[in-house]
Amino acid sequence: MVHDAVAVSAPGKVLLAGGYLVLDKAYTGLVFGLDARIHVVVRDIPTRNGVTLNEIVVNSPQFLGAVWEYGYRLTERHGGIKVTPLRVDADLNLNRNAFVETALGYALNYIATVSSPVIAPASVTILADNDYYSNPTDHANGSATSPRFHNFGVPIAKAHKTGLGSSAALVTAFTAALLTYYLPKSTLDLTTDSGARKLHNLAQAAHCAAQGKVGSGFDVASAVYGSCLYRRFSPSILSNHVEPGQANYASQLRDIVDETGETGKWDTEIRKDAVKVPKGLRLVMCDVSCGSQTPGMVKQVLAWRKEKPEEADTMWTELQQANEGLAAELKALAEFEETSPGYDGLKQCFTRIREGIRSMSEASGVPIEPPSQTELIDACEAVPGVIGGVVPGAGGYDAISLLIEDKDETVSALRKLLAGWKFRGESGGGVGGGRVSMLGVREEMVGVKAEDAESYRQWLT
Ligand SMILES: Nc1ncnc2c1ncn2[C@@H]1O[C@H](COP(=O)(O)OP(=O)(O)O)[C@@H](O)[C@H]1O
Ligand SMILES: C[C@@](O)(CCOP(=O)(O)OP(=O)(O)O)CC(=O)O
Repeated sequence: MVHDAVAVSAPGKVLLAGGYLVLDKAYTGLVFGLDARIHVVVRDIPTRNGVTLNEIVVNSPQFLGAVWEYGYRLTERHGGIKVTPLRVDADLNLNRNAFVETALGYALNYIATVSSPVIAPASVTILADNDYYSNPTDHANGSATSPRFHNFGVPIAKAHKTGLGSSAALVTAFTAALLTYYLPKSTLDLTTDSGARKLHNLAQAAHCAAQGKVGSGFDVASAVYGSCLYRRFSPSILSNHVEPGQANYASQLRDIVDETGETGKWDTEIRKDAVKVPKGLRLVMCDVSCGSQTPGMVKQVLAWRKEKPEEADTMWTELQQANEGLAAELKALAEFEETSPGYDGLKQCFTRIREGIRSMSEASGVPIEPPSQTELIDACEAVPGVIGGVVPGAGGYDAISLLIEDKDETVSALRKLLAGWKFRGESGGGVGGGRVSMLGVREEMVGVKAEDAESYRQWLT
């Protein structure tokens, strides 16, 4: 069967408030989608490749050697569809991409159980907006002069990520594109609540499997739904399911995704109406390119919480209130119809969150807002038009997020400050001094969306 080409994109993310807390269902995370998207185009496989039946070829043309070929076949004992990577390099090493491979396996299995097990070959192209990676030759990422999809000229593993959540956006857009390509709208329509929910469940399952752990899932949730107040699903929904290839894998996966099995309904909570950005304000992300984050931060914070439950719970309750306070203040200002009451309330929300984070840093001994980041955020907050800043997500030395007045003079003053900023890494943090750059991204309210496949024509190989 010949299908029409389809294209889907999904946004990146920033967990502005609720890092660590969001791992526990008792708390929530304030997550913003970002307008850096990952785009996935699926089309019939071009016959000139001489590819025979049952192959799906995936490529990511912005990176060197980023082509992955997969064979697939139906297995016995209702084990579902087995996906096998095919391409080997000159040294007979398989070139693997865990996120693509896992998402493909999960999507094909779901598709085969809700529709036909006969799956036509296809060609899949992944295109990432430039801000997902720092471009060493062009510090002004997102500037008007750079091509829409930059050729990074390095293998994907060597690209420097800016921490916008590439794997979650990729898995979500990739899964959505395959579902749209292979399933009729009557079986799954991503524009309906039930279609979006199924995509969410399937993408969460695939992303957790590829990561080898069940995280909070805020990144996949915002890739599907865009900015929202997020309460995680119970980890047990995904922690005990049958492995790919084992008996009844595919039907169990379908039950999990369709919420028809033993695990029943997912208890995720997505509140889109709780998140707004007042007119005249925007989010800004700054990438601190000074080395990697201290590994094991999540483990250490959770170990501290286990050891000192009372201290931790008091701090987390205070932080949760501060985080909810920020969401409520943003929403109130966004809905305020008369003259704006000003931003003092918002500023206080940021101060309260940062105090909470620094208390948690100190008590747990984990550099969530380390002194060098405190210095940087303080300097940014002193720039006229900057409302407040935080270390997003897990914190550490990677990035900061700011809420600012959406004015050219604020952006240029910030750029000026950052251009001259020499980031001071702490000894013991495993990082050296480095640069801070402002990314060209801002908040994005919309999650996954269908795109016009034609608009990517020049980027398809
Ligand atoms: N543009 C892309 N093309 C292909 N695979 C990608 C792309 N972006 C991300 N990935 C996949 O996601 C992985 C990065 O995931 P991860 O290390 O969890 O980073 P992040 O924090 O950005 O999600 C890559 O190794 C690759 O498997
Ligand atoms: C600690 C966390 O709550 C938040 C981590 O957020 P980041 O945005 O720092 O995450 P990565 O994209 O994986 O680097 C863990 C979680 O919620 O899974």
